Amino acid sequence: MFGFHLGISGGMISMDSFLKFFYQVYGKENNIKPSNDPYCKFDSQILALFTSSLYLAALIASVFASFVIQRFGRRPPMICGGVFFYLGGVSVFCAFFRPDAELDGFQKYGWLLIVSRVFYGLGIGSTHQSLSMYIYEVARYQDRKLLNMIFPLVISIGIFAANVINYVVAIKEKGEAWRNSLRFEIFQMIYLICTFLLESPIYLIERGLYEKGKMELILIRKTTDVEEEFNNLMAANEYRAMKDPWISLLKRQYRPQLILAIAIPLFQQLTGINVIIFYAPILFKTIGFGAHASLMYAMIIGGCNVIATLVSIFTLNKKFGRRTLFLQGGIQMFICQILAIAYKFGLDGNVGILPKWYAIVVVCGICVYVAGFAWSWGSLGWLVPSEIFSFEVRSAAQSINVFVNMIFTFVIAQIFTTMFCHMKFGLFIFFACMLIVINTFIYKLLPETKDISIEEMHVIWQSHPYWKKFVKPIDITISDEF
Ligand SMILES: OC[C@H]1O[C@](O)(CO)[C@@H](O)[C@@H]1O
Repeated sequence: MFGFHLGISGGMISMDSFLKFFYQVYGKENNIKPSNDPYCKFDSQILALFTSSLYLAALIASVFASFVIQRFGRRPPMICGGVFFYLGGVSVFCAFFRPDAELDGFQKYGWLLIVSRVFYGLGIGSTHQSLSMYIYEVARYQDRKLLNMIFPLVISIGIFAANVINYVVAIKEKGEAWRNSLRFEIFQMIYLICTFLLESPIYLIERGLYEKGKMELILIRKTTDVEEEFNNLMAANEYRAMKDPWISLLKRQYRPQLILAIAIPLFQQLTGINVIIFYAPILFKTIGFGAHASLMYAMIIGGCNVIATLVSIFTLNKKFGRRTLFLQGGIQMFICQILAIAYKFGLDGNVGILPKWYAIVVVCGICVYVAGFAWSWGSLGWLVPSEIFSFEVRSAAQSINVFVNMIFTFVIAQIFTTMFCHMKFGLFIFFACMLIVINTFIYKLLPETKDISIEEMHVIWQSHPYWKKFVKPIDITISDEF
C-alpha cells in the first residue's frame, strides 16, 4: 500500500482532466491557475499538497505510533491503520460514487480528495513501524534478513502496480481516467485483515504477560517445542528492562547508530529517487511527450525498479559488500544526473514534438538511474540499519529511521514542482551535488556490514578511523538472536 501510494499520484496529476478538475475546485478560492510555461504548469503548492499531504499525515501518525507500539502493543497501531485505510476508502467513495456526483458534485466534494490522502497517510504512518517491528519480532532469527530485503521489493511492486493501473485506465478511458485510478484505492480496505494477527510475544513478555506470550509463541511457531526460544526472549527482556532504548541511543557510545539512523533515510531521499517515482509522468509531459506515452514510460521505469530490486536481493547482495553496492549505485546515479545536465534535460524549454530517439535515450537514462538506486539505496537503505542497530537501541533507532524517511519524502513531494519551475534542468545539478556528498559520506563513515553479526559490529565501530572516538571497548552488546 505504501508503494501503491508512492506510485499512483504522479500519473494522476499528469492527466489533463485531473488538472482541469483540480484547478477548477481549488483554483477559485486559492487564486491559482496553471501556468503557460511548461516547466511551471504544475507549480502549485496545493497541487503538490495532493501528493505530499499523505506523507505529512504519515509523519505525524508515525510519531504517535512509536509511543503506542511501546505502551499498548504492535496490534493497536495496525488496527488503527486499518481503520484509517477504511476511512480513506470511504472518502473516495463519497466523492465518486454519489449519484449526484456530476461536475458540480465533484466540485462540492473535491476536498475529499485531500481528506482521503490524509487518511491513507495516517494509515501508512500507523502501520509502517508497527508492521516492520512485528515482522521482525515474530520471524525466526534466520528469516529476518530475507524479510528485511523483501520490504523494498514489495514497495517497488506497489509502485509498479500503481503505474500499470494509471496507464491501463488512461488508455481504456478517454477524459476522466484519474477517477478510476482513485477508485482502485478503495481496495485497500482489505488491509483490515491484518487486524486478525496475534500480538507479538515479545511485547507480551515486556508487559509481564509471560504465559500469554508463551501461548502466542506456540501458536505462531505451530509447535509446543518453544522452551528454548521463550527462555531467550525472557533473558533479553530482563536485559532490556535495565536500559531504555531512547536514553541509550542518545549516549555517546551509540553515536554511530544515531547518526546513521538519521543519515541513511535522509540520503536515500536526497538521491532524488522520488522526483522520478512521484513525478516522472510530469517530467515527460513537460519535455513534450504525449499523455499516454508519459504514463507508459513511467510504467517501464516502475518495472525496471522491480527487476533491479530482485537482482539486488538474489544476486548482488550475496556477491558484493554493502559499501561497494552503495558506492557503485551512487556513482551510477551521479553519472545519470550529469548526463541529464549535459544534455539539458527538456531541451532547455524548447518543448515540442520530440524525435523518437530522444525519448528512448531519456527513458533508458532514467531506467539506468532507477536501477542504480534500486540495488543500492533502495534495498540497502532498509537492510543496513537492521545490521547496525544493536538490540538495546533498535526500536528507537528504527522509529527515527522511519520518521526521517517520511519527513524527506514529504519535503521532496512538496518542493519538487516549485524547484522544477525555477531551476528547470538545473534541478539535476542540485541532486548531482547531493550525490557527491552522499558518496563521500558512505566512503568515509559507513563500515562494511556484510556477514557481520551484531556482536562483531562492536569491534567494527571500535576499529573504525572515525567512530572509534565514540565507541569504548568495555561495552558488550547482546546477541541479535534475541
Ligand atoms: O522504490 C523506490 C521507493 O523506495 C523508497 O525509497 C522507500 O524505500 C521510496 O521513498 C521510493 O519511492
